[in-house]
Amino acid sequence: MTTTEHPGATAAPPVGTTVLQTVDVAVHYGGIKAVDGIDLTLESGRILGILGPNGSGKSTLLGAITRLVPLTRGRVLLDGGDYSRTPASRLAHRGIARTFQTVRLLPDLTVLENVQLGADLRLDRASRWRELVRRAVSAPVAEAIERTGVGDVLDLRPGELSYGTARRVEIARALAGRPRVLMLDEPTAGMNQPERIEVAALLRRLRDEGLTQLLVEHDVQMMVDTCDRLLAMNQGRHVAEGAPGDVVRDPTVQEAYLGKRWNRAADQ
Ligand SMILES: Nc1ncnc2c1ncn2[C@@H]1O[C@H](COP(=O)(O)OP(=O)(O)OP(=O)(O)O)[C@@H](O)[C@H]1O
Repeated sequence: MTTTEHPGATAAPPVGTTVLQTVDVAVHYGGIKAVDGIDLTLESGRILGILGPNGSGKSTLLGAITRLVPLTRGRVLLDGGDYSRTPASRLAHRGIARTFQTVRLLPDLTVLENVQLGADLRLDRASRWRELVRRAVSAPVAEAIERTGVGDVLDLRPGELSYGTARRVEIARALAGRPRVLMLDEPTAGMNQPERIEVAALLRRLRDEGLTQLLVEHDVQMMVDTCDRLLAMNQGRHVAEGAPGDVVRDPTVQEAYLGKRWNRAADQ
C-alpha cells in the first residue's frame, strides 16, 4: 500500500493536562431532562468512561460534547476555549473524532473509502482536493486499518460485513483523522467476546500512546479494565465519579442501576 504523510497530526500535551471540559451542561427535550447539569473533565492521555443505565443521558451528553445536540444550558470547553457555538463539522479540524451507537458507515463506499473519509474530514478544502486527485492511501489511514485489523475487508461494502467488523471499521475511520480526542459510543456493542477484548486492548494501547478518550459502554467489566476514571449518570445527572473500582462499588451506583450482576467488576 502506497502511503503519504498526513498534514493534520498534532503532538499530545503532557498526560493529565485538561483537554476538554463540560460546565453545567444540560440538554432538555421539553419536560425530559436528558442531561441535567453535568461537569466533566477529560484529561490528556487518559480514558474517562461514562456509565449509566439505558436512558440515563450518556449518548445525549456525547452529542452535546460533539455539538450534534444543542445545549439547553452550560458550556463546553476545548483547551480552555468555549466551543459551545462551534459547528460539529469544525470539530474534526480541532482533533475530535467520534463513533456512534449505531453503525454509520456510508453503504455505497468500500471499507477503504469509508476509512479514508475519516482522514479527509481533517483536511481543509484545498488539501481535500489534492488528496482526491492523488488518492494514495495516507499513512494514518494505513495505520488505522492495521490497528483495527480490517485490512482483509478493504474492498467490501458495509452491508457485506459482520456487525462487529463494521464497528471496527468505524473505529478505523475515527482513527484515520489522527484525532487527539476520541469519543466512542458503545464501541463493542454487537461484538463477540474475543472482539470486545481486542477492542479494549486497542483502546488501552491508544491511551498509552497519548490518545485522550471518552468511552460510553454498557460492559462494566470492560469499563473497569479499560478506563482511568468513571463518571456514573442516572436520569441525566451525575451520581458518582472516581477510580473505576470505587465507582462500581459505590452504593448509589449499585442501587441505581448496576445491581448484583456487576459484583464481579466491583470485586476486582
Ligand atoms: N431527540 C430526543 N427527543 C426527545 N427525547 C430524547 C431525544 N434523545 C434522547 N431523548 C431522551 O433522553 C433520555 C436520555 O437518552 P440517551 O439516549 O441519551 O440515554 P443513554 O444513556 O445513552 O441510553 P442508552 O444506554 O439506551 O443508549 C431518554 O429518556 C431518551 O428517551
